Amino acid sequence: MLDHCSISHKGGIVLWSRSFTPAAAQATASSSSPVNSLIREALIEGRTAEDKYEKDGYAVKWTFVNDLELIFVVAYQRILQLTYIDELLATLKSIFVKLFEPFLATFIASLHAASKGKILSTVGETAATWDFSKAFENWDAVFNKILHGLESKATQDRRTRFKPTQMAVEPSPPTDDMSLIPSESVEASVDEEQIARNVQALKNRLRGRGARGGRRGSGRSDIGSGRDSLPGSDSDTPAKRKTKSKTQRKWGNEAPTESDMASLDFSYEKPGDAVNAAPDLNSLVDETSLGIRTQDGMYEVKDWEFGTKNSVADDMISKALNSSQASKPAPSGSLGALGSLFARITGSKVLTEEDLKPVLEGMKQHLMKKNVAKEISEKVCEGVGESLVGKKVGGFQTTNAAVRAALSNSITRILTPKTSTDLLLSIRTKLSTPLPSTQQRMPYSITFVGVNGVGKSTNLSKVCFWLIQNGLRVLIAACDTFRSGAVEQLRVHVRNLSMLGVNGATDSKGRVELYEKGYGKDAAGIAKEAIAYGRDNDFDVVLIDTAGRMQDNEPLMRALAKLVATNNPDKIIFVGEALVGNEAVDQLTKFDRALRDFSSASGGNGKERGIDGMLVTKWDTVDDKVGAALSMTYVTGQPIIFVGCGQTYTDLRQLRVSNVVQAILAD
Ligand SMILES: Nc1nc2c(ncn2[C@@H]2O[C@H](COP(=O)(O)OP(=O)(O)OP(=O)(O)O)[C@@H](O)[C@H]2O)c(=O)[nH]1
Repeated sequence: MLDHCSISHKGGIVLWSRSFTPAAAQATASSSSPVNSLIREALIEGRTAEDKYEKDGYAVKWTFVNDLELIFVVAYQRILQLTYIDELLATLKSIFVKLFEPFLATFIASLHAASKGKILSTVGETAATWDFSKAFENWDAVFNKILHGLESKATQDRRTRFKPTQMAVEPSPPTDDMSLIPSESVEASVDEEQIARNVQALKNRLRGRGARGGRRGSGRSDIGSGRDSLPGSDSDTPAKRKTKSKTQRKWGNEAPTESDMASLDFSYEKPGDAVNAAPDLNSLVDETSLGIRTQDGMYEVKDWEFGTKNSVADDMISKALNSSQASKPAPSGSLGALGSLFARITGSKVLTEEDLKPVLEGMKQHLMKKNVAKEISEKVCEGVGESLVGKKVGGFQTTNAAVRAALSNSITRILTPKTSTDLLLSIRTKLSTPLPSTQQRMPYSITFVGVNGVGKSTNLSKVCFWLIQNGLRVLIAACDTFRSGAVEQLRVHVRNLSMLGVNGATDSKGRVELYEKGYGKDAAGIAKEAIAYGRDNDFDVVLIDTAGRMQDNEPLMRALAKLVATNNPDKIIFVGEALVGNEAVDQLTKFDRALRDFSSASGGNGKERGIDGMLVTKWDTVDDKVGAALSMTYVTGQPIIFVGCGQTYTDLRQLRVSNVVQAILAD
């Protein structure tokens, strides 16, 4: 039995939904529901290459209608082997689109018109003015009929499977049985002739689909014809209707004016058309963090900017940053060599998989050249392809812009943080939360993990500098009890940091301290003692340095998970190099998996803990080959909190998504 079904706009607006069990209704309402997780993890992050998603005992499947920007989703218990799900999605898609196409087209056009001004709230307000329950009031009955038809067909199939002699002579009824469409319940508003045409077309399509295989395509092109097929609201008999000209239902309060129509016409490309431009998501990044010091005297981490020079006068860094490639922005409206690949598709047509194949292959190679892991390049390109198949394009310019915009959108979605990257806010919130008088305030703790030599200690020190500049007292816990010199390295950093002063003043004494217990001891125990010391001595933050380890070294991964389970740090930051290519996927997947598996088994509160965010180091050495950022965020779904771009304490930056997208797209 199905648990949930919904039809949404890709932007997240739910047009229609139905939950079949109280548990599913409750789960769907919560942000952790499988459907919500699907939309967040699969769609917003651009993981559209897969068509199934499993979470918390649920399986979720979906299908798109690209040109109407719709997504049909069904959720059911994973344990149930529901054989009719693909057919259900295909049938729902075909019939829903056919019945409501004019309404949907007007609705999508109004969203586009609202989003042209790039005012996101306007889009929300626009959506709120539409009464979906009224518009789709007949859909419930149609849906029931379709679902019940397929469920009974599946039951019958199951029965016939156990009757081998009958199977040969009694083929199960086709899913496009006429009875899928209700007669009486929608009679009042659905044109029977049109339904008959739809059903016939659907029959043809489903037969054809069986022969062709595959599930891609708009699912609309071969069904019936004409936009005037929207069911009218009168209940006339077919005979009466012949004498009466059919009037189109109007979905707005007023007739659209000429200028309304012009603004809704997306059939050709206009200068500055937002549809063709990469979305301006700059507003999602903290605009105030561009300078070193804010008005209230606080120190802020600057954003990394593509093609700009760092503060480090390092030969290698200067060379990298001054190279013509790094300072050359991507030519607007084109992608250079990548653009020439797009030029292979020309003419006005509906894009097919075959059209896109060579372009996507070129795109994959381009991403790999930018250091995106092979596996991720493939998945991103598959997702881009999925989003374009079935879209209409009107000529070279439009196709080029459509492919570029789709790739840009996909990368932007993946990179855009889904959780807050405002570490200071998170720390201050914890520190200012009132506690019962019997409870002592715990410091905010951050654990830095990663493979050997990636820059954990160096960048932990940069974070420490930033925290003390923001007026916080920081204790560094030397929990790398393995590599010789690791404790001494931190000792030097702490000495330097305590001499640097706070906001230009020299009263920094006591703002930073090292908690060390030498080598060979249990790192989890030292971290525990350090946090207790921090609590007793009024430290605001404890930064826990850990020994580098290879992701395949199970004993060391277990030891790290034990440290995490014992101390339950507020943040676990994975430190990884920007230089890493395909290795990024392996490192992150295994660190995250090992932490989750072993930490829940290692005691503590028994809760699974994975990586909360990333710090990407040696950013200054990769020029514009910043693809590791994309691989890392794709694998974990977690944000890049900082990038390290040099070897001094101020060489810490925040990631500005638009800059990274620009660098990845640049030729
Ligand atoms: N260019 C550049 N070098 C960096 C950056 N971050 C760290 N490094 C250098 O990378 C090297 C290794 O840094 P560490 O901090 O010792 O690395 P680690 O991960 O703590 O090493 P282990 O404890 O052995 O795992 C040092 O030479 C750092 O100066 C960065 O952002 N840019």
